[in-house]
Order: sequence, then C-alpha cells, then structure tokens
Amino acid sequence: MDRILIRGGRRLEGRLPISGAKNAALTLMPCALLTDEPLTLRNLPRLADVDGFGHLLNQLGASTQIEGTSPQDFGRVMTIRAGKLTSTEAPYDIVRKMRASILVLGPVLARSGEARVSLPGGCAIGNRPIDLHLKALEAIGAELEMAAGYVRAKAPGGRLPGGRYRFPVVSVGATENVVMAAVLARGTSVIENAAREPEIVDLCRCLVAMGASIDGIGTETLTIEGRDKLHGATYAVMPDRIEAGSYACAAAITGGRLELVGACAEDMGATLSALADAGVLVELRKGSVCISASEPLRPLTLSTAPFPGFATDMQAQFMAMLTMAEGASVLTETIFENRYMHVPELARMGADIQVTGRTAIVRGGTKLVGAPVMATDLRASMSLILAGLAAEGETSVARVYHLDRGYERLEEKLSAVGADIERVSDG
Ligand SMILES: CC(=O)N[C@H]1[C@@H](OP(=O)(O)OP(=O)(O)OC[C@H]2O[C@@H](n3ccc(=O)[nH]c3=O)[C@H](O)[C@@H]2O)O[C@H](CO)[C@@H](O)[C@@H]1O
Ligand SMILES: C=C(OP(=O)(O)O)C(=O)O
Repeated sequence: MDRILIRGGRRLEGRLPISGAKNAALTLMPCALLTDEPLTLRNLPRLADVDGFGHLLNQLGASTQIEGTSPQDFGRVMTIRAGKLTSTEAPYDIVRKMRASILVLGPVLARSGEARVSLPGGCAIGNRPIDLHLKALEAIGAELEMAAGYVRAKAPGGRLPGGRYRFPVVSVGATENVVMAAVLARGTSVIENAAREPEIVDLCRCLVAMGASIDGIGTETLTIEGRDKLHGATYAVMPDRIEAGSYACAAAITGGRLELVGACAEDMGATLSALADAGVLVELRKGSVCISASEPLRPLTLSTAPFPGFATDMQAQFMAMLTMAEGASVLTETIFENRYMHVPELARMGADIQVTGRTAIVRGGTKLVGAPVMATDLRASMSLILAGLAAEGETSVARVYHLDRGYERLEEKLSAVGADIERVSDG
C-alpha cells in the first residue's frame, strides 16, 4: 500500500496548476447518457473517481475514449459515446466504492424509461441517505420500488412527465439527479430550493450546450422544459475550487506564497474571505489567485453551509491551518454528522482540538510534530498532508487512495513548489 511521506517545515512558493473539479466531472460524465451523440469533456482531472465513473459508464454500454494528452499534462480529454445503453443497472460493487454512482439514476431513467441502481449506504463522513434524490424523481413522475438493496425506477409510458419539487433541505447530488432526469421529460419541471453550488451551474451549462432548456441557472429555482432529444457537445470541466482552497491553506500554513493558476475566485468567495479574515493576503489576478502569508494567522469562527456559504469540503483543511493561528478558532460542521475523523489524527501530531457535538474548538499555536497518521476520507487526508507540511520532522500519511480520489498528482504539484514530499510503496 502507498503512503505519502512529508518532511515538514518548508515554505512553499511558486505557481501551482489547478485541475478540473472532481465534483463537476462526476456530474458531467453521466450527462453523456442523455444522448446518442458523443459528449467530449475537456480538463477532466486524472483521478480514481473519474476512472471509476468511466468504468460504470462502460458497464451501461457507453464507450469512453481518452484523446491525445501526454502523461505530463494535467487533465485529459475524454469522449463518451452512449449510442445505445446496453444495461440500465448500476451494480452494488461499483456504487459502494463510489457514492457519486447514484448520479446515473436520473439520466438512465430519462433516456431508457427505467433504471435499477444499488443504494449507496453510508460512508465515513456520515449517513448520507438518498431519500431526496428519490422524492425529487418521484415528483417529476418516476415510479419507484425498493428491493434487495436496489432502487428500481420507471417512467410511466417510457417518459417522465415532469413536475414540481421543493427540496426541504439543499442537496447537491439530488439537485443534479433531478435536473438530469428533467431535461428529457415530456413537460416542464420546476425545482425549488435547488443547490446553487458552482458544480450545479457547470452541469446546467453543459446540459444547455447539449440542447437542454434550463432557466434560473445559479439560482435556487430551476425551470426545465423537457426536450425530445439532446445532442452531443464539447465542454470544459470547471476548475476545482476545493483543490484550489486546499492549496491556498498549504500556502498559509507554511507561511508561503502560491499562485493558484486556473483557480476561479468567483467560485471560492467564502474560502477566500475566510483566508483574508485569518490575515492571509489574497490577490485576484486574471486567470489565477495568489495567496501569501506574511503575518501570524488569526483565529476564525466558521460554520459550514451550502453555497455560497463556507463549504464542508474545506472544513478539515481549515482546521489544520487554524492549528497555527494565534488563539482559539470555533468550527461548526452543519452538513455531515461525522466529519471530524481527522481530529484524533491531528491531535497525534500535537494539535489541541476539542469536539463537542457539531462544534470543534481549535486552540492554535501548539507545535505540530510529524507522526504516522491515516484518515478515513478524502478531505480529512488532505488536512493531514497540510499538517505534515507545517510539522517538524517526518509525517507519513497512510491510505493514499483517499487522496487519489480527489487530488490530481498531489505530491508532484507540492514538490514543484518546494515541499519535501514523496509517495512510497510498502509493496
Ligand atoms: C460528488 C459530490 O459532488 N460530492 C459533494 C456533494 O455530496 P452530496 O451530493 O452527497 O451532498 P448533499 O448536498 O446531497 O448532502 C447535503 C446534506 O443532505 C443530506 N441528504 C442528501 C441527500 C438526500 O437524499 N438526503 C439527505 O438527507 C446529506 O446527508 C447531507 O447531510 O455535496 C456535498 C455538500 O456540498 C459535498 O461535501 C460533496 O463533496
Ligand atoms: C465528500 C466528498 O466527495 P464524495 O461526495 O464523492 O464522497 C468530497 O469531495 O469532499
């Protein structure tokens, strides 16, 4: 099994390229199932989750072809052709490894009139039910049946009629699923209290490029007029705002200066203003965001929230960064009930963090010391990388497969800006 070894204490400086967004890629790829023409996605990150999703598309009968990008390039171009779906089933074996597989439910149902998808179950960060995906699909006309750990969905007469649904709480994935189903419905659908995350905007723009009719993109009410058919398109995946935010924390925690090339400041509002509140200098440039830390970090009070609030996917990285602040920070996790799995590992490196319910108090200013650590999810693993960059001595982060889900060539990007970091294989 691979580990990442970091010898900490080096100031990071330089230009660091930002990859295409994992969470956008995972909702753009299933869009290909909505048409018999090719969908070409550019700037697709090289990540385990993208490969996994490609495998799922193959199982459904779509072909995935990677076009001439050299191994040195970040990102890839992939053309997905779903001329005919040969299966309407997403099996347990794939869904259990990658929750985002649930995102084929809406498009397969819309295209084929039926779909059978394994229920994903919980994961390390929480319970993560899919009831809202199902309620939203039902509201636009799907008939659902649950049996043997699977959901079977049918469209009466082979095509969803469309309908109106108001989400009781904001859900990114459920918004994506219902939007992808509604674009091929017979009638109009109105989705209220829709998620407004930039990845939803990216999804809607790609669907519009494929011929869909969607009004209210980027707002909480989406009005979708179903089309008989969508066509192929070429679309570039948006930059990863969570990857960019993570590397911004890397600059801050090492007292360094990084130019995040390709980062989109507009998508990163809450992260950038939290960094500025912590005393980090944020400069917006054309095509990049420059992050420099020149003064001691100030403590913060932050609560996670749906976009445009502070992203839950940035909580663990900020927690690592705030162990360096002068004073006590208060972080509250409101989205997932079990997203503090990094706390005991950070504590093993010397951090002083106390969790009570959904709130964590981080008393900054303690010295971090390298240690062997491991995490149970992607962003928790990144928080340990950040702590390792700032710690004295050597940190070894196990379970690298979590990081490979969401950070394209992490060790390469970090060593290019001065980190002493390598991947080692224990065989
Ligand atoms: C692949 C992807 O894009 N993943 C992101 C997506 O996850 P995901 O789409 O799973 O997250 P949701 O926005 O759906 O979850 C938000 C909250 O709603 C709850 N919920 C969700 C659906 C449902 O049917 N019932 C229900 O109760 C969840 O348990 C959670 O408490 O958005 C999250 C919140 O920004 C991010 O952390 C994830 O990185
Ligand atoms: C929670 C995340 O992803 P997923 O929904 O794919 O588990 C994440 O990207 O931080």
